[in-house]
Formats: sequence, structure tokens, C-alpha cells
Amino acid sequence: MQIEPNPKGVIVITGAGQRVGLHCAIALLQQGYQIAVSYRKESAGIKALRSAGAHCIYADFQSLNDIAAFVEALAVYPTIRALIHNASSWQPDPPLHQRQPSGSVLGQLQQDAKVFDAMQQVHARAPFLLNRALLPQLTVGTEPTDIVHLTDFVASVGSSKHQAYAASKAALENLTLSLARKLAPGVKVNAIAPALLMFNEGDDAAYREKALAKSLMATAPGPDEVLNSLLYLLHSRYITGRVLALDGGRHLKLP
Ligand SMILES: NC(=O)C1=CN([C@@H]2O[C@H](COP(=O)(O)OP(=O)(O)OC[C@H]3O[C@@H](n4cnc5c(N)ncnc54)[C@H](OP(=O)(O)O)[C@@H]3O)[C@@H](O)[C@H]2O)C=CC1
Ligand SMILES: Nc1nc2c(c(=O)[nH]1)N=C([C@H](O)[C@@H](O)CO)CN2
Repeated sequence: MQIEPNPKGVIVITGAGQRVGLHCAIALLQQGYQIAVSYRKESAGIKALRSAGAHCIYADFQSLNDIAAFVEALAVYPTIRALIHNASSWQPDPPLHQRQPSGSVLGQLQQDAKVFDAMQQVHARAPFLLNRALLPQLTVGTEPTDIVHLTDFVASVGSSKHQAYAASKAALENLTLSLARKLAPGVKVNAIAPALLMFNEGDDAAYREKALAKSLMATAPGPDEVLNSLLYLLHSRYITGRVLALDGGRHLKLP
């Protein structure tokens, strides 16, 4: 079965059950786009999106079977206006090991590899696979369409505690460049690289103060900043292969 094209088009957002993804999905629905999202947790956000008319599809992007099922579920749309890769897991690196004479090296490597592989799978492999699989639907019409990768400020400067996460976001930034070359002029491919956008529930006052002090603007601007950047990219007919920095001037803050 194919779904009648919505005049504003279909926007696919991954990981839209909460926070930035949810905020953007709701706002874009209100602007008249048809929205299809991926989720893992059946959250209040997903229930709200479903009742507002969004197409909510279960997918864990560490699983190739789930990625295939997600692509198959999206086959109901003959065309896709934009594909927004927001799904992400901010996992810290495991603690550095003290080598024990009797300890298992393999066990330690497995623990480290689990985090590294998870980060690459969610942030680099899944977008790479989805971009290729959904390309036919992104290249139907004559108007340019969009792929947007949500990366991170740390992709360009590294992170001592989230090395695997930062490396995987750097991989995604590099895919932005390759894909922009490959797909122009039919598809614009850009990245949005935020520094701190919003805190997590358990972040204490000391952490918040330290995190805020890292940027010149010294604020946590919230998800609207990403929405505004997305709309800017969707409305542009010229920007491709760029990384939009949403970092409050953090690049100018000396350590
Ligand atoms: N928040 C911030 O301050 C910053 C955010 N960013 C980036 O902006 C984007 C949005 O951030 P934010 O809203 O905070 O992200 P969150 O961590 O709050 O949410 C990300 C979403 O990704 C989904 N997800 C996680 N792992 C998987 C997986 N294996 N397969 C499929 N989906 C998965 C989650 O789904 P579910 O809930 O269903 O499990 C979740 O809804 C992310 O790409 C993030 O890296 C960058 C810098 C700063
Ligand atoms: N997927 C996520 N990525 C990131 C998160 C998050 O909660 N989920 N949070 C951050 C932090 O806000 C950081 O920028 C400052 O502490 C980074 N990435």
C-alpha cells in the first residue's frame, strides 16, 4: 500500500520519542509535514505523536533486522522530503582498567568494544545504511531534498570521557561531506553540531555550572535551537556539505 503524498512532504526523524527529536517532530507536524519517526521506548512522547498523526515505527539501530524493517515500513511513502538522523546514545567510555596479573584481557577488551561498537552502529552505521536504502525516495522529484545528521561539538575537538561517542559523531560528520559530494544537486546533506543544548534529569548543580561555563553564551538553549537550524536548512536551496555549529561560541572559550 502507498500513502497519498502530503503536499508539504514526508519528514523522517530517528529517535523522536523524547527531547530534541520529539520537539522537532511536533513542530514539523504543526507546520503541516507528514512525520514518520523511529522509537525504541513506548514513551509518552511517542503516544502523543501517534495521536497527532505521526507514523511511529519501532527500530533499534544496533540491529540490522530492525533497520531493514524500518526501511520496509517507510516504503509506503513514494517520496521523502527530508531524513533527519537524530537517534543517539551518549555513552561514556568504560573506566580505564588496572591490569590484574590474573585478569582476563579479553574480558576487558569486550567491555570496551561493546561501547565502541554501539556508538559506531547508532551514529555512523545506521545513518550510512538508511541514507543508501532510502535514497530512491529522496531523489524522486525535481526539488532538492535534505539529509541532516545531528552530530556534536566534540566531533571536532574530542572528548576525554566520551571518546567512542565523539569518534562516532566525527564519522557521521565525515559521511556528511562524502554524501554531499555524491548526492548534489538532488539532495543537500548537512550536519548540525550542537554543544550543550539541554541537561539530563540527574545533572546536579555543580555539573550544570561547569557545563554552562564552557561556552561564551553560558546557557543551555533547548531544542528550539535545533528546530530553527533544521528549518533554515530545509528552506535553503544552496547549503550543502556544511556543519552548522550550535555551540554558543564554545570554540572561542580558552581552557
Ligand atoms: N542534548 C544535548 O545537550 C546535545 C545533544 N546532541 C545531539 O542532538 C541529538 C538529540 O539529543 P537529545 O535529544 O539530547 O538525545 P537523547 O539522548 O535524549 O535522545 C536520543 C534518542 O535516540 C534514541 N536512541 C538511542 N539509542 C538508540 C538505538 N540504539 N536505536 C534507535 N534509537 C536510539 C532514543 O530512543 P528511545 O528513547 O526510544 O530509547 C532517544 O529517543 C542527538 O543526536 C545528540 O547526540 C549533541 C550535543 C548536545
Ligand atoms: N544523545 C545524546 N547526546 C548528548 C547528550 C544527551 O543527553 N544525549 N548530552 C550531551 C550533553 O549535554 C553535553 O553536551 C554537555 O554536558 C551531549 N550529547
